Amino acid sequence: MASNMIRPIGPDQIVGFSQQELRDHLLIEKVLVPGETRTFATHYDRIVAVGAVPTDAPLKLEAVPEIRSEFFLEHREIGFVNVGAQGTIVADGVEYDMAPEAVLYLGRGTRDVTFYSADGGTPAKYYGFSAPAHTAFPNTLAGPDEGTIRELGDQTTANTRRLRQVIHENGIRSCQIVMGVTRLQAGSMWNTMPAHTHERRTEFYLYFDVPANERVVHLMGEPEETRHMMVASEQLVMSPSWSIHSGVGTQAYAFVWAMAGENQSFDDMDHVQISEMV
Ligand SMILES: O=C(O)C(=O)C[C@H](O)C(=O)CO
Ligand SMILES: [Zn+2]
Repeated sequence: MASNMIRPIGPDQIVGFSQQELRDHLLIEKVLVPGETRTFATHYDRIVAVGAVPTDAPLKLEAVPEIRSEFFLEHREIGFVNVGAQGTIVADGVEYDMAPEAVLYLGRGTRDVTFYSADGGTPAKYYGFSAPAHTAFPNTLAGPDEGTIRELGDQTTANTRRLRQVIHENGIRSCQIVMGVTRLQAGSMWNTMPAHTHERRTEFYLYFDVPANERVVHLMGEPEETRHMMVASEQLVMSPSWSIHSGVGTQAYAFVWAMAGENQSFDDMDHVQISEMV
């Protein structure tokens, strides 16, 4: 039976890939579509990405055949970030105020999840990152200013940015999800440079607040065999564990980063010297 699972690829497979082939395998262009809930099940650490943009009617989080579950969170957990305008998420009858850049963690066993926008004309845009969970942690909301903040970078390297860790070992507790938001300061363009890999975890980047005619040149691949993709706002990059994941924008932007895999140690990274990259 044909599966809609997004299957993982290895570094040897992308050699000779055209730009379109790279995008077909490692970029999801339309995650957030007005009036729709979209679900993307992958074999990258069994991560499932979700996009929900409620307009004139609420939307629901539904199980998909690929996860063979009675309800979406029967066997898994999820983190949502609102990258749009004000909204509300109702989970098992509890209302969560989803201001822009609020983060909501929903644990294993949460049965009924409904998405709302305060104004259907300027909707909330919920990006969800889900991974298998073998125990239940409490549903927890973090407001847009909550989390562990790291001020990174420098003007001289054009990468001043605020990294906000929200779902992580010292924040909202989860089984394996690590999730947060990084926002570039005005005039800065580079994220995650010097680059790194982490074979222990898969990472997805959802870029957002990229002006319509601007792009992020997202660097991926093995450090000695780099490739790039031109990424627009609200597009999702799937970064396999063997790949660097860095980007330089044509204007400042933000992105949701999220990881799942062997551990939840944010700083468990294999750093790459810029001079080593090819
Ligand atoms: O700008 C950055 O640097 C990041 O946001 C890095 C990501 O959080 C990451 O790649 C963590 O592994
Ligand atoms: Zn990383």
